[in-house]
Amino acid sequence: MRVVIGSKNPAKIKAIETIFSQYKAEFIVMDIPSGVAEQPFSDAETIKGAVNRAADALYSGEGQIGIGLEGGVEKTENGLFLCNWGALVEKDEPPIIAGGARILLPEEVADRLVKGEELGPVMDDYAKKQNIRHNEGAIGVFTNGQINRADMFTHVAKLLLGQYEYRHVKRR
Ligand SMILES: O=P(O)(O)OP(=O)(O)OP(=O)(O)OC[C@H]1O[C@@H](n2cnc3c(O)ncnc32)[C@H](O)[C@@H]1O
Ligand SMILES: [Mg+2]
Repeated sequence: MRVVIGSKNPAKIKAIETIFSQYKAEFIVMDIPSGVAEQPFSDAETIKGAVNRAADALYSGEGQIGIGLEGGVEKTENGLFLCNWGALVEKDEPPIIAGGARILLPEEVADRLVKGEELGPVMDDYAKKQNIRHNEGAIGVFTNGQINRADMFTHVAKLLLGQYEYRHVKRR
């Protein structure tokens, strides 16, 4: 099984490799653009980014499976939630989609995003650290490390693989 991952972010790669290594999988890692804003601002836009990346990864990497993982935020009446979405695309099938855990962002961080900044650099500045998006992620910072970005994407990867299995088992 040739699995093409549409990102070079280590937190994303780790999650996919951990879960998909249950199969004899060959992993190809490619930096694929999401085709949406650098900072997606709704679930719909974030899903679109994940699906775009998965479809482009499948095509560009000539795999059996293309995977896209995308982070964004969703405005609600309770404030701005961190959201993450994953997509798995295979040839001639509709995309499989799964969402990750979500938490509310502190107002101080949310305000900066609303003003047009990106979460990655805002988090580094806020937490006085470097490259949080490649490591624990915002979710790791705000959950005191209980769930880091790779953990969160590992759950998304399981949701994707499980639905893929269900699709193929069901048709036997
Ligand atoms: O290389 P890619 O795959 O693009 O990885 P990325 O870290 O940029 O991640 P996304 O494009 O999926 O995320 C969209 C934006 O939100 C930021 N972001 C998302 N989740 C984050 C997190 O948990 N911690 C820090 N920044 C995050 C990210 O830096 C981007 O500005
Ligand atoms: Mg990005």
